[in-house]
Amino acid sequence: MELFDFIHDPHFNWLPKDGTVNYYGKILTKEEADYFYLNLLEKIDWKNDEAIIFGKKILTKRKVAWHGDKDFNYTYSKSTKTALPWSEELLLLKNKIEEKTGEKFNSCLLNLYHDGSEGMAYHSDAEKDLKKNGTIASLTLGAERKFSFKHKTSGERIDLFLEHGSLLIMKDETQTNWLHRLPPTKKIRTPRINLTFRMIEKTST
Ligand SMILES: O=C(O)CCC(=O)C(=O)O
Ligand SMILES: [Fe+2]
Repeated sequence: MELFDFIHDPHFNWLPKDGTVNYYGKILTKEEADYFYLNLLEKIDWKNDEAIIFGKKILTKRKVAWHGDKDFNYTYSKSTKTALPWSEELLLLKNKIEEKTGEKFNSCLLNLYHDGSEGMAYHSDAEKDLKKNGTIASLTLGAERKFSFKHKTSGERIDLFLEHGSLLIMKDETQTNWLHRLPPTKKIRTPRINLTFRMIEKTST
């Protein structure tokens, strides 16, 4: 094994404790990643995200979409969304990721960050509709951005860079014990699309 091979070793756990984060590196060729990036940029019905902060409804600059097996209602940032059906491209990506990871997913939250000024603040994905300690698979398309984890009690930080066409997995106790964020950066002037494949357990419908 070369010195830095662990960076793309999907068995290497990036977290020192209390959870598991595996980085698979690029799971798509440059051509495939470019194709999916352009397809999703154009075809997804991107909408500004609604969040309720201090009781006020706000719209984020970042855009989102939510797709899934059936018209799930999913409450996220205190606002409820209904999943749209899978597109052909989303299903291809879901199948590829399920094959790679041996996990099953029934929904996907998509985020579009137009440039480095847009990011996502520290949070964990542990809403009540999500399977407890279920695996979340995160696919990056477009600009390479830093992604950070922070331990909820010790404050330890882990940073990694998510490449175009790459896959990151968060599993086990990660959402219980760690926060994650996508920090804004002045260095990036091009869009990034992120897909997080998830397992929803309860539906409010
Ligand atoms: O854009 C990312 O890499 C992460 C997005 C995220 O954390 C989320 O959608 O919950
Ligand atoms: Fe998240």
